[in-house]
Amino acid sequence: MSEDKRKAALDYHEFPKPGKLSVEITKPTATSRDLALAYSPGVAEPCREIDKNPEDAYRYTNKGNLVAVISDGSAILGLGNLGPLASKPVMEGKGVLFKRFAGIDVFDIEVKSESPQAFIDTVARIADTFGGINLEDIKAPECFEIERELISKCDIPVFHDDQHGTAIVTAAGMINALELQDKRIEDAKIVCLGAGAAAVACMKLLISCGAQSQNLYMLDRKGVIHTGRDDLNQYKAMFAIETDKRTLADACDGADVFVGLSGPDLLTADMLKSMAPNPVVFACSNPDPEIKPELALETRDDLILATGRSDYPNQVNNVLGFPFIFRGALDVRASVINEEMKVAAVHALRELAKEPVPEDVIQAYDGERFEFGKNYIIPKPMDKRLLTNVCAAVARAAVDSGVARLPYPAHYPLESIDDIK
Ligand SMILES: NC(=O)C1=CN([C@@H]2O[C@H](COP(=O)(O)OP(=O)(O)OC[C@H]3O[C@@H](n4cnc5c(N)ncnc54)[C@H](OP(=O)(O)O)[C@@H]3O)[C@@H](O)[C@H]2O)C=CC1
Ligand SMILES: CC(=O)C(=O)O
Ligand SMILES: [Mg+2]
Repeated sequence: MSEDKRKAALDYHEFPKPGKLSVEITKPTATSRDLALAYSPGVAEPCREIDKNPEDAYRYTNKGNLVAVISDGSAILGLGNLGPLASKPVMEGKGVLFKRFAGIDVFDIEVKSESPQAFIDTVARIADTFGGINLEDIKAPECFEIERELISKCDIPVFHDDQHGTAIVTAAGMINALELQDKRIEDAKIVCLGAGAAAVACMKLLISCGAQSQNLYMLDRKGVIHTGRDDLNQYKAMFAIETDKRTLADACDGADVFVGLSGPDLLTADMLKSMAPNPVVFACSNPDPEIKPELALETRDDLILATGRSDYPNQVNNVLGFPFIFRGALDVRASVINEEMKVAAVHALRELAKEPVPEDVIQAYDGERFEFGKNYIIPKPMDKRLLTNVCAAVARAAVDSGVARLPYPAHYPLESIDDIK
């Protein structure tokens, strides 16, 4: 990042007040009568009601619109394990996105934990406060056990964003990109650099969308994950294939697709050159992708390129998923976010990219026109129709699959966050 941009980013976080989120009051507090309702003695009444009927917490508190964004800081973006405190700007940032795009309030919680079990116990003990839990930036393989245990312990949605949010957006973008490149997902030779939280979930979802596991080369720091390796955890082992390929260069030779969920500057121009005609390259590591977009685009002109960043075309980033998935789940009080809801979100996202782009989105992007094609495979985060379409699809899937505790909302589809009840 240039020195100017670095300073701008630090100033943005520091001024006029440190941080990016604050708490607001939603009820009158001007008079002593107001205080007698808000606090003692009035506050005792909802306490008694909730004691008799725990569901009343949704009626008398902010639980139903409050999501915890929780991290242990063990895989902060692509920066690695910087610990919980250094993850706070990202967690506050997720809170900003939840609020800005889906009207959801967030407490960001950074947990110092000596083991996955300590983290699980901490989160399970505070879960009742919230309507949902968004786990963020927790490294593999611990993230898999943490999410599984918390889903089983909590009766609210628990969703590891780096796994499922990323997978949903990647699958939507990939289906559209392959269609534009005139390739079938069933035939595509896919290279996935990274074998962690995001990579494992993305590849599982691509397989359930039609990708063939024998066409999929997953790599970690030691190279291709193949059946001859004896150092694989159970999550990597699911992707082990019989092959002579060992390095990223070997895997890229003739590949149709590269998905990067690893770290910066790992895909070289020579590797990109060796890929099949009309390749799809999702270099999704944040903040620095697996290949610099400028280098990728000057290396070949027949590719579709996406990154996780806001400052290049085709932003394949979980921001297109988690705000709207949680909105839909909260509005029908879903107990979990299940596969049906995830698949519904994939199709809502992918279909929206094919619709004409409204003027307000064009204005938000400095007047740039977008049309379904190589530089517009997936909607823009500023598109209000994400709230309309993705929330509706997720809520409908929750109701139809039997995990909703409320009916499909009468006030849906949402046109804007002002419509949220
Ligand atoms: N665009 C988006 O929406 C998202 C992007 N991401 C990005 O994906 C990346 C991974 O995140 P996440 O899955 O949460 O983290 P994890 O820590 O769970 O996984 C990281 C994986 O990347 C691999 N890796 C790291 N460096 C290299 C390298 N030099 N060569 C090969 N493999 C490498 C690791 O290999 P090993 O197993 O050997 O340690 C590991 O498998 C980050 O850069 C993150 O920003 C994540 C979520 C969303
Ligand atoms: C986008 C995101 O969640 C990540 O890079 O970790
Ligand atoms: Mg993340």
